[in-house]
Amino acid sequence: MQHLLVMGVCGTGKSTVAKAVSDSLGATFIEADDHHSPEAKARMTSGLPLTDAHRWGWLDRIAGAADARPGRVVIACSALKEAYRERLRVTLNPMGIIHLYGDKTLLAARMAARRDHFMPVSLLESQFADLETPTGPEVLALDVALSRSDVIARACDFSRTMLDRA
Ligand SMILES: Nc1ncnc2c1ncn2[C@@H]1O[C@H](COP(=O)(O)OP(=O)(O)O)[C@@H](O)[C@H]1O
Ligand SMILES: O=C(O)[C@H](O)[C@@H](O)[C@H](O)[C@H](O)COP(=O)(O)O
Repeated sequence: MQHLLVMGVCGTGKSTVAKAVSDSLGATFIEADDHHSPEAKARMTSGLPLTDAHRWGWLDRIAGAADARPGRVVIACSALKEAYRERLRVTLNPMGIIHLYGDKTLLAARMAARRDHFMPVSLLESQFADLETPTGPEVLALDVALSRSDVIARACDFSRTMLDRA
């Protein structure tokens, strides 16, 4: 397996964890936020959630970017619905999944403390509404109430196991 997705609603630590895992494993890090159109970012900044129609092209750009890189790739992407993960799997198959989850109040506090980010805390509600929890042997669910170092250590252990698989 060469591809790992770190997913979850906003503020769960996807970027933080995916970057740390990719550094630790010598993998390429892909940040889904870098693949949004300026219009999509402006929409979110104004407090409006994305719809499926906004997300298909975005997911295809992310999958294309990951597929273009040789070797191991770790992707930080919300990928909230099963259909979005299926869309990534059209290109990236097999794909391990780390699902970061947490309490809404905790995540709101972490988002509020984040500086210079386009995603407003108000979009947390629609993120939770869209979330479809992933299941299956390729999924690790991690509660982000754990310390940053614990979350990263568990994510790294799982990633090593998954990426060592054929
Ligand atoms: N386990 C953790 N404990 C405490 N703070 C964390 C943890 N993981 C991430 N953070 C912080 O929470 C905020 C949100 O993390 P971020 O990686 O931007 O999330 P996402 O990419 O899912 O929106 C950041 O300020 C980050 O430094
Ligand atoms: O860092 C964050 O706050 C999130 O990653 C955030 O940027 C968002 O989740 C998506 O990029 C938007 O797309 P979705 O509405 O599909 O989550």
